[in-house]
Amino acid sequence: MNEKGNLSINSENFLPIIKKWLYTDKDIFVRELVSNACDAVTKLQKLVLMGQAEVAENDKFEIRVVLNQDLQTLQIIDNGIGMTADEIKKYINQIAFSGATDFLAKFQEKAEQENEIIGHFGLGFYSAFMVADQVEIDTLSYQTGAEGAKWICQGGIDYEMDGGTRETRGTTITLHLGEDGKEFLEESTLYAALQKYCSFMPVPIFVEIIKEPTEEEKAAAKKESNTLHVSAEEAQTLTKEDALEKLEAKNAEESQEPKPLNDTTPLWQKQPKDCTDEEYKAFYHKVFFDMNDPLFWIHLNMDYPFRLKGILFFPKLVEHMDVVAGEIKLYSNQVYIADNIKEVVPEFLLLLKGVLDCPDMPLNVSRSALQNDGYVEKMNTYITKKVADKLTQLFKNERTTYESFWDDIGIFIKYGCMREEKFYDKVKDALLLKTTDNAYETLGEYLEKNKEKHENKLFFVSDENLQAQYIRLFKEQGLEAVILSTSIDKPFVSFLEYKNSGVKLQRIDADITDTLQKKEDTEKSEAKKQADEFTNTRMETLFRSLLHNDSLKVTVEALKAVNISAMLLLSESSRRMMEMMEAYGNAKDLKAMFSEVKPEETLVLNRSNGLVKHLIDMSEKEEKQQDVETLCHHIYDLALMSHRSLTAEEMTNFIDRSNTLLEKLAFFEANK
Ligand SMILES: Nc1ncnc2c1ncn2[C@@H]1O[C@H](COP(=O)(O)OP(=O)(O)OP(=O)(O)O)[C@@H](O)[C@H]1O
Repeated sequence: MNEKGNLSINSENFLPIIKKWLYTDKDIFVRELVSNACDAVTKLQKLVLMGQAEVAENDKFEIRVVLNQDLQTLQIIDNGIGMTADEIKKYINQIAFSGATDFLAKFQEKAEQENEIIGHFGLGFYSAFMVADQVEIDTLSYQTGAEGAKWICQGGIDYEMDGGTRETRGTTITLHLGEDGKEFLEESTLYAALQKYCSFMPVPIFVEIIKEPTEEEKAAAKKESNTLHVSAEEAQTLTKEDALEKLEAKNAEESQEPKPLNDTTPLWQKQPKDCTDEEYKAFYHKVFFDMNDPLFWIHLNMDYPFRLKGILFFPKLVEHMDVVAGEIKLYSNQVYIADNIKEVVPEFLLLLKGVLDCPDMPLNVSRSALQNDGYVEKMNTYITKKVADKLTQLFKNERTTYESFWDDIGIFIKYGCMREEKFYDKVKDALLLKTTDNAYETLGEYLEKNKEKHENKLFFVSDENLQAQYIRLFKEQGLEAVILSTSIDKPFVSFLEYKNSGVKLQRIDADITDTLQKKEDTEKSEAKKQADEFTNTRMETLFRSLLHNDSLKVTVEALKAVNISAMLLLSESSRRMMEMMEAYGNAKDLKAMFSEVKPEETLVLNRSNGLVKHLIDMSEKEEKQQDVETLCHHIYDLALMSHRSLTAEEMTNFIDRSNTLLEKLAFFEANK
């Protein structure tokens, strides 16, 4: 050994902090060491391009990751630039410590802040000590006449340096996995980490697992190499010669050159014009494990004023799923950094799936600082514009296709509009509303089409099943409403109103418009008016006392639809108030403040309906009181069902009553 040293400058706090720092993401050492190996190769490739280094013509650049389960070592071997002994001293011994000091200062400052973006303090190499008790560097620089160098360090404290053993250019990092790194002796754990961080690194990575096979494994392997698997059908016609030929072909295929673990030229690095739809789809399936095809995608490709490449996919929604879980993977020069970093990617984009490669991203700063970073801001603006451009372009040029996507992309666009003013401004004219006639219209188109019937008013349905009766009524009268039934639509309704002053949005059951009433009703005589007034009051008194609900309003109207007995109307303002209270369900003060607020309900009895006509007549007869009561409860429940599901008690009563009424009917029919 020609040199010994001690790395203890900060060792009392240096290593424990690295361990704590990396604790949640222990596998990050894989990223750090393999990306160092990649850097070593790309640096050499650059030197070769500049004519400052030479490599043999058939030299293949590669990285090997060798796990020796018997020796409990993990090696990362590259044939890149290598290091001289002086470079080890400079980059590993010294730089690390200036990096470490810097890191310690920053770490202590933010000791309480979890989830800092880690790495990039010039400390990546030392993450090896997260999992290894001893780390060795065995390296030979590319420079002609260079001498090999070896560095061995125990526990991140004492190091020794000596001549290296490598005969070819490059670096071998050997980790002697300790107690903390035992899990990486498992092939599957190692593969998972490699796949997570290295799937798109720019240098081919080959993995080798070394383990002395047991006698049984040896026997099984031998047997397998002599075995040909064929179908029963095939076996009947297979000759001995054919079988031998097939076996040879099978063994030759198995001993073929191994395939790298990674894709060194991921799709996002290519020019959009050179990528086919099939390639985009295949990339999407592979990276996001989604069997469905994406609806469409946006290939981002920017070199100036900043570099940003990536692909954003609009996924198909999983049926009946209201909440969309997106996945945006962030890379820096093809090295995976993290998923869904909301400080970096505009938040609403997190509903999409995609990859973003930002080589200039300042990842050495904390997440909170990233939010105010000019680079991030510019990047956000660029991405937002690209997404909005794609949407408006689809809307203008391929309206039918765009409409067919709407059910899937609508949630994303609405959310984006509410989160990002700039996005709303760009896409507002391409915002679609699905109507009860299954058409897709913009707000402008809807208002224009319906301006004769109800000017500046938009009717919407929040639950197609519950409000089926109102929808039918609307349709019968040639009216249309739009469907705003997902959870995002509640705030979206208010948002639309806020953005389009003068336009009122009203739930379909909030009011019955003039168009739903019979014409003659609006032109009735004075005497008739008085009689109606009287019936109204009588009915209101009756229902209020039976239902024990003093605030219930009851009116008797002649609706055009004869088959509807009654409808419950819930005023738009009081319903919104109730929804707001629900949304703030946990805020006790608010609840107390509004506890007195009762929903303003109006029961509209349809005078054109036979049942209601009979009820009104019967209510004047003393002896029919019992039946009148039953009918009132029943009519009210029928109307209530279009608003909400009945409670268990209400449902039991409803069923009992239905049975009684049907029994009466059967009795009546039987004795006719
Ligand atoms: N496999 C390698 N081949 C050649 N040089 C290497 C290799 N691994 C590390 N080095 C040298 O050691 C230096 C320190 O590596 P380290 O991973 O600690 O920091 P870094 O790569 O500079 O920054 P980061 O923290 O972002 O990884 C590197 O900059 C490089 O010069």
